[in-house]
Amino acid sequence: MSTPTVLIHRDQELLAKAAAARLVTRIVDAQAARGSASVVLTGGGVGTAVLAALNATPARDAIDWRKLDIWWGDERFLPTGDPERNETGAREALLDHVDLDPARVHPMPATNGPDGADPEAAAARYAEELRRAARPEDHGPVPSFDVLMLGVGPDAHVASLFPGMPALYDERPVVGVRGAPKPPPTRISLTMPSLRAARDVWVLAAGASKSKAVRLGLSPEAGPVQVPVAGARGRRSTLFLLDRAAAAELPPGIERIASP
Ligand SMILES: O=C1O[C@H](COP(=O)(O)O)[C@@H](O)[C@H](O)[C@H]1O
Repeated sequence: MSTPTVLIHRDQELLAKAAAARLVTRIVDAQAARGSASVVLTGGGVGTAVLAALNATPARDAIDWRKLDIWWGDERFLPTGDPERNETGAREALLDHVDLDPARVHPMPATNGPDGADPEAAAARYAEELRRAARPEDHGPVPSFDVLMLGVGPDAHVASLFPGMPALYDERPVVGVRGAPKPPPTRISLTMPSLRAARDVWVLAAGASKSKAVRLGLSPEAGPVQVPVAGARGRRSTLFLLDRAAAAELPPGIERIASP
């Protein structure tokens, strides 16, 4: 697993623009190398701001949107179109504005889907969709995503993996989550092994409320059950993309690259 690199930008707006530019490059490079690319989206403030920044940049036209697979790291288990769903935010910010192949957009099931309000069945359905997309060279039940983006909560959760919850011990690729401490209580989430299948993991955090979670997530002694963000590592690289406020309490000895 990779050692995190920390990049610090002045504020959330600049962080979102820089992450969007980085995403264009990463997707274009993957498409040049393999013909297609795959990205895992996150919900939350910064994750959605990155998608909006990507939509606003002329560089978005460098991406072959028809050759891009879009997955989600987690979802709030609500009806399609609910404003609280991560999918809804992503569609409004970006997906509705680019020429994607609908067959390559893979939202997690909603409560009005084929499994109704059963999050375990919906999670199993998503796991099967991932399994079908995985190729032999991925050596596992999910694809080796090119970029997997994660927001982080003040409690250090990533995706819908909350500290101490059973999902953090689960080795299935996708799980239903009940009783989440952040609303809504019922969610679907990739598990830690699936997050760690990604080539590149990007942890996105802005604001002072995230500084403690960021510090813990970069502390070598933190474990992923109590500090889920500490387990979020990519096979090839891990980036912590932060604004100054979120980077205010970095542990000693962490190297950082700061933009003006
Ligand atoms: O509920 C969720 O929260 C986290 C973090 O969101 P933020 O607004 O505090 O940045 C997000 O990463 C996750 O996808 C989402 O379901």
